[in-house]
Amino acid sequence: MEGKTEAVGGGGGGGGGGGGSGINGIIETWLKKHNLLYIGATRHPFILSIRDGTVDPSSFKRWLGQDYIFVRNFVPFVASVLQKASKVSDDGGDMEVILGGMVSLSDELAWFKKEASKWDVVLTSIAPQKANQDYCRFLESLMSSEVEYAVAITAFWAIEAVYQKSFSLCLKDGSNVPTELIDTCQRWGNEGFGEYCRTLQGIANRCLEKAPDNVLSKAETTFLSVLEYEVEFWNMSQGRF
Ligand SMILES: Cc1ncc(CO)c(N)n1
Repeated sequence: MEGKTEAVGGGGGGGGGGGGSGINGIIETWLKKHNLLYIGATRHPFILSIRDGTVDPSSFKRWLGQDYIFVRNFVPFVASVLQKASKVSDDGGDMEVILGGMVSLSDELAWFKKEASKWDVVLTSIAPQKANQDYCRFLESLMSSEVEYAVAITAFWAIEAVYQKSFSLCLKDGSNVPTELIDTCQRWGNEGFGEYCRTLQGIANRCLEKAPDNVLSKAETTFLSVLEYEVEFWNMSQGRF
């Protein structure tokens, strides 16, 4: 086991809650090391088109319907992370944070239903597309009891962080988001969600610091997989396969 990993230069954002190691955690070193892929997932052309107001409405509707299906599959994954947290003896309030995340997901599912009716998207008649199926299968593989808590919480953080980073970009000065999409951007781009993601990052960092090397490399691979699945998900939303 190694001690703290020293990042070169300032990391991207603080560790937040969970007693993480601040800006020089393991996750910050990964964000630097894999910056191109991270940028690919968080500044995807689909997101840029929302930010610039050039998004194709049929792409947005496709994203909406597919993401509803994704979130329905995401809930049992988060439940499995909660279960893993409950077995860690020294969890510093992790369960409460994850449970809070599940509460927001319940609200999110209700939001999808409301938003879908606004866009005349019929959620019950949507089949998951391949990129979505692949991503959901990946989530299912992470639900196995064989998967360590450090790996699962890293995936959980990464999945939430990609949306936070992506949609908060749309709320920055100079963006030109269409009025009817501002609510979507605020759902994941708001400061409260940003704080929640920093807390998850702190929890993940704390777990990774204690993890043996083999678990650390599994978590890094899992983080990269999340970024790749997110890119594919945006591609699918744009109708590019
Ligand atoms: C594909 C995808 N990734 C991340 C999130 C964040 O919850 C989401 N709703 N959908």
